[in-house]
Amino acid sequence: MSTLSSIDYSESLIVHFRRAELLRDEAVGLVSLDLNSRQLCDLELLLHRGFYPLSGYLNQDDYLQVLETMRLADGTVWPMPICLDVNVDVAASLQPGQRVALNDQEGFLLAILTVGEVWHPDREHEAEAVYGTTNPDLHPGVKNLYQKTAEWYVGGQVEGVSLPIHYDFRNLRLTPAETHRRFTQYGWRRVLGFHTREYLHCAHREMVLAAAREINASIFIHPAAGLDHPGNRDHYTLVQCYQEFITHFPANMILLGIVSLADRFAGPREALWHAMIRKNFGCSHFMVAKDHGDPFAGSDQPLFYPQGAAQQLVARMAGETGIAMVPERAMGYVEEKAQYVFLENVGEHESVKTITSQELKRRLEWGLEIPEWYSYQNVIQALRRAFPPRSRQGFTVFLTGLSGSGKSTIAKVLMVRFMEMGNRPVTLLDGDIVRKNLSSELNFSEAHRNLNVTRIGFVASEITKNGGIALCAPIAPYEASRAANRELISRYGGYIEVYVSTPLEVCEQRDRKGLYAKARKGLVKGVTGISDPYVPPVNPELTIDTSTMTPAEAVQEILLYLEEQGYIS
Ligand SMILES: Nc1ncnc2c1ncn2[C@@H]1O[C@H](COP(=O)(O)OS(=O)(=O)O)[C@@H](OP(=O)(O)O)[C@H]1O
Ligand SMILES: Nc1ncnc2c1ncn2[C@@H]1O[C@H](COP(=O)(O)OP(=O)(O)O)[C@@H](O)[C@H]1O
Repeated sequence: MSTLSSIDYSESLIVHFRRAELLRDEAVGLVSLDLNSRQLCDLELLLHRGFYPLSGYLNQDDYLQVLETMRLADGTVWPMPICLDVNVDVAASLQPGQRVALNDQEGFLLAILTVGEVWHPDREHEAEAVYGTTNPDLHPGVKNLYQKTAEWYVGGQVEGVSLPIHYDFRNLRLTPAETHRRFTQYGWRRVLGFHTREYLHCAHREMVLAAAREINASIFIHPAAGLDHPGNRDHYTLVQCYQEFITHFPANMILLGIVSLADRFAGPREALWHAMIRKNFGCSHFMVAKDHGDPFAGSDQPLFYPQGAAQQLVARMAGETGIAMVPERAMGYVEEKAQYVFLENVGEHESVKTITSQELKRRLEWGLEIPEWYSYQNVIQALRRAFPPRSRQGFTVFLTGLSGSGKSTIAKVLMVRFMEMGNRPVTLLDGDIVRKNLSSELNFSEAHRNLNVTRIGFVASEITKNGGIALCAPIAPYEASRAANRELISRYGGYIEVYVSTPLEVCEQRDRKGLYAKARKGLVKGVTGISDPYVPPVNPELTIDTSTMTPAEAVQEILLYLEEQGYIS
C-alpha cells in the first residue's frame, strides 16, 4: 500500500477538536505506544507536515523504493525512510487495520495510527542504502540504526490529536503552516532556509547575508533542536545565542524558528531531506554546505561523504523538489581589510584569521578575550553565562585506591581547605558514608561495586553541574564505572581523578579498620587487594602514594594541580 494512495493535502494532520474528543475516547481501549525522543521528532514533523507529502509512516513498498531510489512507490522524491520501529512483542500483537494510540513519554495521547503493514526490515540493506556502509564503527547513523532502532517496522496513516508538547521556546516552534503564513504576510516570496546545530558568529552572518543578497531573498534561520534532554544546558544556550545572533541583521529580513528534527547524518541524502523539509516550511532556497549532513563535519575526523556531493544532489533534484540549492561559501576575516571575505577571494599576501570551536571553548574556560571580529557582545555574554571560566565552574575530585590508602583522610583535609576558601559549596561523598546511606542495600560484588560507584558519580555530576565541589572517596576498583563517571561529570565541569596508589603492604600495615587482618584469617571474603581485584586507573590526572608523605603534602599536590588547571586561584 503506497502512502500516497491516500494522499492528504491538508495543512496539518491534527484533526478538528470534535474528532480529537472521539479519538481520545477511542484511545482508552487501544494498544498504546510511548514514543522515544527520536520517534517523537518524526511524529511531530509528520503531524505538522514538515514531512509533506507523507501522511503517515511508510509501508514496505514505499520504504524499499525510498532506500533504492530516494522516491516513494509513485515516483515522488522522498529520500528518508520514515517508519515506526517497534520491538518483536509489539509487532506480533499488531494486525493490519488495527488502531494504535501513539503517546509521548508521559503517556499523553498525540495520534492514532491505523496499522498498514508490519515487517522485519533488512537493516544491513537499509544501512548500506541510506548511509553507504553497514559498519556501525564507521558511521554513527548505522550504530543508531543497529542499537537504538527497534527491529520491526510499522507503516500506516496517522490522525493527529496534538503536537508533542514543548515547554521551551514555544514562540520559536513554528509549524510549516505558521511560517508559510508569516512569509506571505511579510511579502517574502524568496526565502533562504538555513539549517544549523552550531553556534553562529560574525562569519555566519556575513556568509548568510551575502548569499541572501545574491539571490535577493529573506532569511529563515532554522536550527534543529531535536533530541536534547530537557535539562541540557547547551540546548538553551544555543537557542539564546540564536536569538541574540538574529538581532545583528537588518530589520524585517530574518526569521528564527526551531524544529524538532532528529538528524540521521546520511550525507547528501540528508541534505536533500533537509531541503525538502524547508520547502515544506515555505522556503524557496536552501543553503547547503560542502559537507552537509556528514557525521564528521566540523570535527577533526576525515569526512565520510565526498566533499560537495550534498550540494550536487540538492541542486540536481531542485526541479522536482521545488527548492533551489544555494552553496554555502566559507568566509574568513582578513585583518588587513578589517572585513570578512569569501575564502576563494582572499589575496595571496593576505592572511585569514580563524578561531576553531575548540579554541573558543578554551578561551571560555580560561576566561580569555574573544575578539570583536569573531563574535557579537551579546552572543559572547550568553556563552560566558553558560560556560563560565574554570575558576567559577564546579568540579569533582575523585579519589580511588585500596582501603587504607588515604582517600578519606585526603578528602577530609581537602574539604577543610575548600571550606576555608569559601567560594563554592563542598560535598564529601566518602565510601563508608555512601555505603551507609545511598548504597546501604549493596554488597561488594563487581556489579554492586560498579553500581555504588556510578551512584556516587551521578550525585557528583549534579553537584558539579550546579557549580559545587564534590569530593568522592570510594575504592572504585573497576575501570568501567570510573570511566562512566568521568564521561558524565566532564560534561558539566572539572573531573580530577586521583589514584591513591599507596601499596597494599602499607595499607595492610595501617589496617585502621582491621579489615585486612580479617581478610587474611578468611573471616571476610572478597576484600579488595587480598581476595578481590583492584584495577589501577588508566590515565589519572594525579597519582599519589601516601606511604612517603603527610596528608598535608598529599593535599598540597592536589591543590597545586587545581590551581595550574585554573579551577582555583
Ligand atoms: N569486601 C570488602 N572489600 C573492600 N572494602 C570493604 C569490604 N567489606 C567492607 N569494606 C569496607 O567498605 C569500604 C569500601 O567501600 P566502597 O564503597 O568504597 O567500595 S567500592 O568502591 O564499592 O568497591 C572500605 O572502607 P575504606 O577503608 O574507607 O575504603 C572497607 O572498610
Ligand atoms: N599522606 C597521607 N595521606 C593520607 N593518609 C595518610 C597519609 N599518611 C598516613 N596516612 C594515614 O593512613 C590512614 C588512611 O586511612 P583512610 O584515609 O581511612 O584511607 P581510605 O579512606 O583510603 O580507606 C590514616 O590513618 C591516615 O592517618
